Amino acid sequence: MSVAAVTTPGAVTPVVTTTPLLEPPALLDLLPAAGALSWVRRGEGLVGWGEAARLEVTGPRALAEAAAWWEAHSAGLDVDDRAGVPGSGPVVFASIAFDPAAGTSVFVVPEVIVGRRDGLTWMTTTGDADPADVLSAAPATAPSALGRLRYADGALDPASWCATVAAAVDRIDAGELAKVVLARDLLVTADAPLDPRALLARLATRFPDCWTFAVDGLLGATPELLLRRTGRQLSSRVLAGTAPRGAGADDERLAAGLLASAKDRAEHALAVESLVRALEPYCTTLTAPDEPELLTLANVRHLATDVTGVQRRGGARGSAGLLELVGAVHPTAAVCGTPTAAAAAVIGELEGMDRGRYAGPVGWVDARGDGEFGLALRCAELSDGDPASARLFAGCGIVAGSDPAAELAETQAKFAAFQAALES
Ligand SMILES: C=C(O[C@@H]1C=C(C(=O)O)C=C[C@H]1O)C(=O)O
Repeated sequence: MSVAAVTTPGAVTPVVTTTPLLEPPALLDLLPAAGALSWVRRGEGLVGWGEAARLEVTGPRALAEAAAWWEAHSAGLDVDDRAGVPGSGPVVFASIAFDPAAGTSVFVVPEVIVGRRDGLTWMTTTGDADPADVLSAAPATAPSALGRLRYADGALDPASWCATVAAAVDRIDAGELAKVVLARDLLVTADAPLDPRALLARLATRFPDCWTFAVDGLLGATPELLLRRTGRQLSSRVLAGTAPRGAGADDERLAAGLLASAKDRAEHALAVESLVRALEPYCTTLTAPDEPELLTLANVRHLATDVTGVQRRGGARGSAGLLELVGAVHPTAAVCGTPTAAAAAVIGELEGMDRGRYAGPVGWVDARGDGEFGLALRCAELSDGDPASARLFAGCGIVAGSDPAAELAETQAKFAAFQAALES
């Protein structure tokens, strides 16, 4: 049984207007402190604020219900879209639970969106707001300083988490499964409010190859693109297999070691295979290169494979929208494991925490069904209380031969992405 909670503050204004902007502002600089929505990479993407509509949904049919809600909502709008590109016109930002059947997925339709794509910048407003007035009003205040931080263990302390990794390796050796992704959380309290704008700006600067995202208090910079849909074109960037960064020649050695590592290549292949297997029925063509590439980030390096495909025409699979496609591919073995059901069961049994929206799909979809979803990684869930706090997440793929101490170090390197934004 699924539960859908819809809140629409006031009456939905049926007029949505997209206007090109001739003097393009920096997207992240526009965001207000409260309710920031973001999906930005290298200065392009979308930011939004305000809430024209919102859906929170849980249950086995959560994504189907959300897709139906978005279709009905966007069909009821009177749209004047003078940009006509993916991301213009009505857009909903989404942050989907790792397990949408059990966790809450959040969908937010902003009152104002500013987007940029291939050098074209636009603003989409709900109601009769004048873009010039909206721009001159934003932002109301500069990002505030983040203050002093205190860290505490999340669900498991490092030693207990290493013991769960060892237990998972035993299950893999016993033939129960081939791979499982185990995550841990880290708690932070701060003596001043955690201003999402300061965090997003630092993440975007330090991780230019990642998508800097924010939806309903979940913020991060993810390197992993679960699925992009532009017309019938589909693309994905699958990551799995990670090495730390080193200094000087050591960095080169670590990079070469990652490319040559049979363990990491096998772990990576499972993630690519899981995406391809789930997407294939929807596609006329689907291409994945034989060899992974290296993706180098400030804190870690990954094996990466860019998969591209063309969605078939006609039939139920031809008419599947992006949310349905996301539901079909998630969770890949990049964040769950192989086989999926066995890995999900081991995660539930061993991880000892609720992932919430961590490692779930995060992104946006427009009224044409174009959009982009990443995986919510290298992220934290912010809480406004007094003191302000955040819960950081990081996980690693565990396969035969995984060493608990090395996996713990990998989670620390992954936490460091968000920690650098908190501490710099
Ligand atoms: C699970 C995370 O990352 C995933 C796991 C990876 C791995 O195990 O090598 C690499 C990239 C992501 O697919 C995370 O960052 O929390």
